[in-house]
Amino acid sequence: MSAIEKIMRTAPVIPVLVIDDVADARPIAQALVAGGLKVLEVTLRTPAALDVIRRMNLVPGAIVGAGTVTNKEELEAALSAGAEFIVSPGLTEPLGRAAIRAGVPFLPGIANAGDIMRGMDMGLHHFKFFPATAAGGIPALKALAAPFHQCKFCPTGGITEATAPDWLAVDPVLCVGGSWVVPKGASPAEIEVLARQAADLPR
Ligand SMILES: O=C(O)C(=O)C[C@H](O)[C@H](O)COP(=O)(O)O
Repeated sequence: MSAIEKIMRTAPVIPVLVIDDVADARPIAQALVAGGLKVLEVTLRTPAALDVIRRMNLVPGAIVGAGTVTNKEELEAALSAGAEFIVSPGLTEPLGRAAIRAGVPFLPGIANAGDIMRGMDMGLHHFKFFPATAAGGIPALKALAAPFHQCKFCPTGGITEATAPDWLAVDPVLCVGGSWVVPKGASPAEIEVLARQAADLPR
């Protein structure tokens, strides 16, 4: 099993984190890991993100990656901060080649057949389907996955606790990504409850 597939199979949900204050990093990571979600995607959407990755890496059991990585420079910054995997909303040749060269588990976004074919040309078979709901939802993913039976997916974008089970029931879906597990302003205790519910979703 490839390293990225192992990460995707760790739990049914990868929490997508947008964290403004580095002081929140450790309590949020501890709550998620305690609830059963070890794989954490820290989006590079806030100035604090690289420090958040460093801080979360100190939490035992956490497998911390970077999301919203859109180019080589961000890839290098994320790796220097200790990111163990890289998620991107899309796929470009320069980013794909750099991630493969770095040997880091890589989950690039795809939304159509051309994206998947470009990824397969690079030897990639694991993709984030983004933006999952807006790009056509489950019917679109099923139609896309059919000719690419060797590919596995992590749909992300617009997925909720209520819709996650339907996505997880789709054969090539190994996990889903979502921000619902960490609502803005939620306490660690609330996050732990949401994480446990997400970790218990059937696949
Ligand atoms: O930041 C990125 O790199 C993204 O690709 C976007 C995120 O994956 C989605 O914003 C999460 O989707 P929601 O669960 O609908 O909030």
